[in-house]
Amino acid sequence: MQTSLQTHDAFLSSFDGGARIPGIDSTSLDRFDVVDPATGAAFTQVSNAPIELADHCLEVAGRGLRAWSGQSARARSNVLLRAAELLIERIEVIAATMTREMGKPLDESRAEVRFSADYLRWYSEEAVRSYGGYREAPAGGARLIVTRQPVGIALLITPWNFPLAMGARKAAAALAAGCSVILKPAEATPLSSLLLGDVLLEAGVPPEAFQVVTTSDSSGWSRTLMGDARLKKVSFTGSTRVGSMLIEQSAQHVQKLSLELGGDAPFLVFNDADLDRAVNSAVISKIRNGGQACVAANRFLVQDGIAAEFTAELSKRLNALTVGSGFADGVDLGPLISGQARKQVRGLVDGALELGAEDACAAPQPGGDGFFMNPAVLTNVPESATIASAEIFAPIAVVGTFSTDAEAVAKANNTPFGLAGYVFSQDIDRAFGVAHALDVGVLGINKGLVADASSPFGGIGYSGYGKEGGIEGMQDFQTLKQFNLDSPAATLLG
Ligand SMILES: O=CCCCC(=O)O
Repeated sequence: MQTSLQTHDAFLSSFDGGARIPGIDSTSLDRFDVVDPATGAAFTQVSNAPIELADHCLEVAGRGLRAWSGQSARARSNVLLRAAELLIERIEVIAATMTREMGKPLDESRAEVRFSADYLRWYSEEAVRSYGGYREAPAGGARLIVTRQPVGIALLITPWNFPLAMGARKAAAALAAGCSVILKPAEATPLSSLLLGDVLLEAGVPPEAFQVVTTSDSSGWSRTLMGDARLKKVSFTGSTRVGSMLIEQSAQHVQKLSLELGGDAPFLVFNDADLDRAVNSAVISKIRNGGQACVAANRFLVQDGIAAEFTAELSKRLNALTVGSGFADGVDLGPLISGQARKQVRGLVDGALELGAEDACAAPQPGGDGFFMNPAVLTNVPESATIASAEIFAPIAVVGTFSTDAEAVAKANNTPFGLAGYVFSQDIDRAFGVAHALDVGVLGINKGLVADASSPFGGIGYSGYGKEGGIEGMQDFQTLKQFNLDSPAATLLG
């Protein structure tokens, strides 16, 4: 642990932490603290870009758009592929940075670097397949050509929970489409985005086409940029509350939005499920990223015949996890992102316990300055408890039961959110039938991980709209243009 931390300290001493805005000397800007959630103490500072720079950023991004979209698709593809390679070459430094600013165990950070590189590689492959189409008017008299064009300057607003991957997957799609980008990372985790920016620029993205704005005034920056008609697209991952605000703000200049918002994922386990597989996947889905993921299982719903066994196994597995600094060997679970987050989750758990819920883990909560939290498995949670309808974002499992398939589906769909859902059954007809009936955008069938660079990821309802990943993710950064060519009736074909 000491070695990784010391190496990271040495790296930080030469890292400038400056916003990446061409034409601006970042050393002249004020700075804000970045806090290590494992210690609760600030460990470095980054530029606090003032919103007065918004006009400059848009002017720069306009030039970037012309420079980048003017390159051939093959040239853009090569740059993205090189960026994927560079991410992997720098995996240790980037992973350590992510662990430092966000808290997740080093192995999870490494996995996130690989996951991010997957998106860059995937979109390097898609950049050259931006196909349009050709049609002939059914009534005759017209030949129609449809092409795709970059939507324009795109603002990417990314969350703290996946500090690298959310920026990488948005940026890869936007850049493949030919857009220029202003990336605004979360205040808590700006460093991974700065490293992503360095990788993209070194790979060959023109600096004007990829700016990174680090700021402690997120809402001020998004309001100001969105108040300008030069901005054409916003891609946001974060809360439904902020997503709703962005929808309102986008109305003024009719900006295109992709919103990846909150989740309330049901995790359904049927009597005929493979118990080991269901429990393993439950641990992955709940514990990955410390439970701080929009796709994390938020409500375990287990059929009566298997519920006691599932709960006992899940509690045993969660109690055996090691909680500690993400840099320490053998750690499964790092700290939560902040003291405020931990206080809020503790309030949810205590509220449920006061209303009669039981904690099958019953682990004492850790002390110390870091924002650590032991897992809990809550059963008998009454509907009136706030945790029953909250997005928990912590290693806290809430387990309820159902009797029939219809009841499982009704309970699972009893939420305005619709991002991820999970179904565990060895009966393929049942698993697929139930999965079809769930009102969600992404499904795990007998597995607890759902995102893949090749496929569209995104939700419905309060979980937002727009897709990331797959060809659809790139199309979200494009507009369609139709060319209507006059085609007189007489033809040369006789
Ligand atoms: O918090 C939500 C981001 C999505 C993480 C994933 O791709 O699994």
